[in-house]
Amino acid sequence: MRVAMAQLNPTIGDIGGNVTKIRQVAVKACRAGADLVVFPELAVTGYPPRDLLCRRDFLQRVERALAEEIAPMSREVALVVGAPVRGAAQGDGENTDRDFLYNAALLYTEGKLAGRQDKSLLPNYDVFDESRYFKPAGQRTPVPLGELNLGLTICEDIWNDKDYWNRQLYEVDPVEELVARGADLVLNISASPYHYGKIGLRLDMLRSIARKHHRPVIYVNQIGGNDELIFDGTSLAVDAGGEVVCLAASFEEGLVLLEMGRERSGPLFLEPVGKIDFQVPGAGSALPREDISYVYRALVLGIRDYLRKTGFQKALVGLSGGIDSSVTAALAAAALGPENVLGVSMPSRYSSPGSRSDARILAENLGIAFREIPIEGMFSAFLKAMNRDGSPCGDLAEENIQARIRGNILMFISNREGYLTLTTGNKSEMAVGYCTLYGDMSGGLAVLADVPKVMVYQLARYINREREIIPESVLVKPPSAELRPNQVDQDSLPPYEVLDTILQAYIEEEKSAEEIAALGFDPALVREVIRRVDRAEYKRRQAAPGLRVTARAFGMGRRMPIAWRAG
Ligand SMILES: Nc1ncnc2c1ncn2[C@@H]1O[C@H](COP(=O)(O)OP(=O)(O)OC[C@H]2O[C@@H]([n+]3cccc(C(=O)O)c3)[C@H](O)[C@@H]2O)[C@@H](O)[C@H]1O
Ligand SMILES: Nc1ncnc2c1ncn2[C@@H]1O[C@H](COP(=O)(O)OP(=O)(O)OP(=O)(O)O)[C@@H](O)[C@H]1O
Ligand SMILES: NC(=O)CC[C@H](N)C(=O)O
Repeated sequence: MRVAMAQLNPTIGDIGGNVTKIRQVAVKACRAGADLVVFPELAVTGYPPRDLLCRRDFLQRVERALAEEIAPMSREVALVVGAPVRGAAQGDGENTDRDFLYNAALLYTEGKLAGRQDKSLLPNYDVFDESRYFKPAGQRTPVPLGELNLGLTICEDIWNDKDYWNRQLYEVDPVEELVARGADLVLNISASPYHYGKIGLRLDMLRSIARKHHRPVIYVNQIGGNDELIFDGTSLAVDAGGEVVCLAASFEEGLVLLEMGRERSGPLFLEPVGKIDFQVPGAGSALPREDISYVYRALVLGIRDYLRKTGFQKALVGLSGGIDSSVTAALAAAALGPENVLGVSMPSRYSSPGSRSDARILAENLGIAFREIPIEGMFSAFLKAMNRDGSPCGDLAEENIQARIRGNILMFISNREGYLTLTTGNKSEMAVGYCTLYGDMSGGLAVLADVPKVMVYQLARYINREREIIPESVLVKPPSAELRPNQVDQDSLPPYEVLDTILQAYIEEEKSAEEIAALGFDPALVREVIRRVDRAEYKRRQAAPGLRVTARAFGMGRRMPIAWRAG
C-alpha cells in the first residue's frame, strides 16, 4: 500500500480553502500512485479553531464539507482527515445528541465514511484547551483498510507512554490498547506546535514507541503559523525497529510518499518512494540537529503566516539601531521580502549618532525602505505642555513619553499606509516589564516576545552567518533604551545571562525562589526578579500576541492573574 503523508498549512476557519487544498494534494498524491492520503489533526478547520467550535453554523459547514466534498474525493483515493464531529460517540449508533463534539480521525474510502477514531486524550495544559470543546473517545478500535488494521491516533494520544516518560498523565494509553486489539501500525495525525527542542523530543519519543510495540509509526503534523502558535510539520515515518524511514521538511508544506507492505507473513515494512517534496535520511542517520536556525525559521514562518492570514502584505519596524529592532527587521525582511518592510528611525536628543547610523546601515543591508522622523519637536512640545513652568523635571513619565511618541508615529503610518506594526520587545524585557505601555508595546505582532535576550544575540549572529547584515557595532554595544543620557539596560536589570537563567527557571521550569537561589544566585536578586515578573502581568495582558518558540511562553500558555499577591 502506498501512503502519502500530507503536511498541510490550513487557515483556521477557512473550510472552503482547506478543502480545496486537501483536494489538490489528494489529486497530486493519487497521480503519484498513492492508495491512502493522510492529513493532519482538524485539517478541515485548521488547529486550534478555539471558540469557533462553539458555533453551530461553523460545525454545520464542516459537516457539509465532509459529506459533499471529502467523501466524494475518496472515490479516487482513500483519505484520513481530521475534523470535529458532532453527535453520539463512535459506535453508539444514531447521531442523536448533537451537543457532544469529538476531535476525530475519519477514514473515507470509495466515496463514504469507512472508519472513525475519536481522540482519547484531550490536552488541557499549557496552550491547549481541548476539554473546553471535546469529549474524549469512549473506545479505541483499529480501523480496517484492505488487509491492514490501522491504529488511528490523534496527536496527544501518543504522548502518554509510561515507559518513555516514567509517568502517565492519563489513565489510558491509546497506542497500547490499539496494538493489543490488533493494529498493524500506528497512524498519528497531529497539530503539534513547535518550541525549541520539540523536534528532537518528538522524534525520540516516536522511535521509542515503534520499538516498544514493534509497529511502524506514521506521524503527520500540521505546519504554519496560527496566531501565537507555529507548527513545524516535520512529519515522519518510523519502521517497527525505530528507524526513521522518511522525514518531511520542517516549516514547509510537503507531501511524503512511502510504500508499506508485508512479504509473505513477515513484519510490515516501510520504504520511501520517489521524490516529491521530501527528504530521506540514510538508514540509522542522526536526527536533525536542532540549532538556532530552527528558531529563525519558526519566526519567519510565524510572521509570514500572521500577515498572510490576517490580510496584510507589509510590515513596519521602529529601528533604534539596537539589537532587538535589528533582528525583528531582518526576520520581517526574510518573511515578507525586503520590498514589503519599512524601517522607521525616530531619533531624539538622547539618540547617539552611532545608533542613528546603525539603523540606516541595517536598512541598507537588508534592502528595506527607510525613513527618519526626528521626535525632538513633538517631545519638546509635550514637555512644555505637561510641566507647569514649562521646564522638564526628567522623571520616568517624561522618559516614557518618547517611547509613546514613537508608538503613535508607527501606528499613524500603519493606519495611513496599511503596514502592520511589529513590536520588538524580547521575552526578558516582557518578563520584567522593561517596556512602555502604549509606547514601544504599540503594535500588532510581538515577534520576539518569547525569545530571551541571550537568544536574540544568537539569532543576530545567525542572521550575520554569511555576511554582515546587522552591523557589528549593534552586537557589541551595551543594550540601551536611550530614554535619558547614558542610560543602559544594566542600570535597571541584572546582566542578561543571569536574568535569562533565572527567568527560565521561574517561567519554564516553574521553580520556586529557593530552588532558583540554590542554583547559585543571590536570593535577594532572585526574589526581586520574581517580584517584577509577577507584577508585570498587567503589561503582558495588554501586549500584542507574541510568537511562541520556547516550552513556556507568556500569553495563552501561562494564564496568570493580574490582581493577586503572594501570601
Ligand atoms: N496592576 C496594574 N494594572 C494596570 N495598570 C497598571 C498596574 N500597575 C501599574 N499600572 C500602570 O502602568 C503604568 C506604568 O507602566 P508604563 O507606563 O509602561 O511605565 P513603567 O513601567 O513605569 O516604565 C517603563 C520602563 O521600561 C523601560 N523601557 C521603556 C521603553 C523601552 C525599553 C527597552 O529597553 O525596550 C525599556 C523604561 O526605562 C522604564 O524602566 C502606571 O503609570 C500605571 O498607569
Ligand atoms: N530612535 C529610535 N528610532 C526608532 N525606533 C526606536 C527608537 N528608539 C526606540 N525605538 C523603538 O522602540 C523599541 C524599544 O527600544 P529601546 O531601544 O528602548 O529598547 P531595546 O529593547 O534595547 O531595543 P533595541 O535593541 O531595538 O534598541 C525599539 O526596538 C524600536 O522599535
Ligand atoms: N494537538 C495536540 O494534541 C497537541 C498535544 C501534544 N502533546 C503536542 O504538543 O504535540
